[in-house]
Amino acid sequence: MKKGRLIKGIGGFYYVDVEGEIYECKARGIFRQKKITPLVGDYVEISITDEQKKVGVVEKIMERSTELIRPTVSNVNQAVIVFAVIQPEPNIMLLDRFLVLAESQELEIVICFNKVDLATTEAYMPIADRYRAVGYKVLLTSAKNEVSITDLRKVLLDKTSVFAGPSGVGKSTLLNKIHPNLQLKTGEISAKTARGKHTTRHAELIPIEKHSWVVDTPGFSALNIDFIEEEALALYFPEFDEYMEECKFSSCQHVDEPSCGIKNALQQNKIAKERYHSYLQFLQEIRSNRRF
Ligand SMILES: Nc1nc2c(ncn2[C@@H]2O[C@H](COP(=O)(O)OP(=O)(O)OP(=O)(O)O)[C@@H](O)[C@H]2O)c(=O)[nH]1
Ligand SMILES: [Zn+2]
Repeated sequence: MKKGRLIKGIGGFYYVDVEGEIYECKARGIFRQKKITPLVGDYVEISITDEQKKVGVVEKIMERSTELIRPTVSNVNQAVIVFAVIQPEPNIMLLDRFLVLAESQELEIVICFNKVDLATTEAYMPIADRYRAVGYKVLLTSAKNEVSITDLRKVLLDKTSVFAGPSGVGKSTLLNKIHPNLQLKTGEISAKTARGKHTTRHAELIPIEKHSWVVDTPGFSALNIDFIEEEALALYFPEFDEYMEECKFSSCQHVDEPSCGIKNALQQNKIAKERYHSYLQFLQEIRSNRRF
């Protein structure tokens, strides 16, 4: 038996990375009987049927720590959320939406503001600082001029990361810089559309280094947050944490309740008004989708 990581699945075959060697595996019939489907990202045990041909059988699937949907990948533990400082102009509420999604999946989070070659420091520092103040790790990169690519590579070490962010911000370009063998298609919007909207491509894990992988397709393409409970939303704004204890009511949702720690902190500029604004917007969305 060997331990490995399932990095790709095609037509009933599973490709398992065992310390850098890839084995083509079938899954034991028992999985099908039990209606268990091996997922890309699974840590597995395989038995080798032919060492020379690198062929084996998936015998055991280890318990999954997380399971992302769209793309369906297990055991992802980090989200790298990419926005451009300009072109396209960062949509702050959309960034907060990505953050809430990543927080709700209990992922570690890195924010990457890309295309710094196109703007002045004065233009993007305030936003970077705002998210650093929340406590997030923020990288300022230029995929084009190779700025802070080493830092990006460093945060990927010993993690399984999914890149997320809107179209055109440079996710593929960054991944190609990190791992030149990747050759992900960049900026070919017309070609992508030609492939058809409904073509589902299965995600793959790309080994970056030993014990470091990235998912080859961006995560969180569905930006719906209405599965989140109203009461849980504030927990996904990490900077709210210390002030929530000061709310008079334990059920406080920080909207118009009296003696609210969050609103006090907001008045004292300890919480950014843009972040609170996103919170209110998301809360409203969740409430309006609430089913009785
Ligand atoms: N100036 C500049 N252009 C960049 C940078 N990174 C990417 N680009 C360009 O921005 C465009 C979009 O880059 P992509 O890597 O395709 O963006 P993406 O986020 O993968 O986009 P989708 O695949 O649509 O999600 C391309 O024309 C890139 O060459 C950068 O750091 N600076
Ligand atoms: Zn409150």
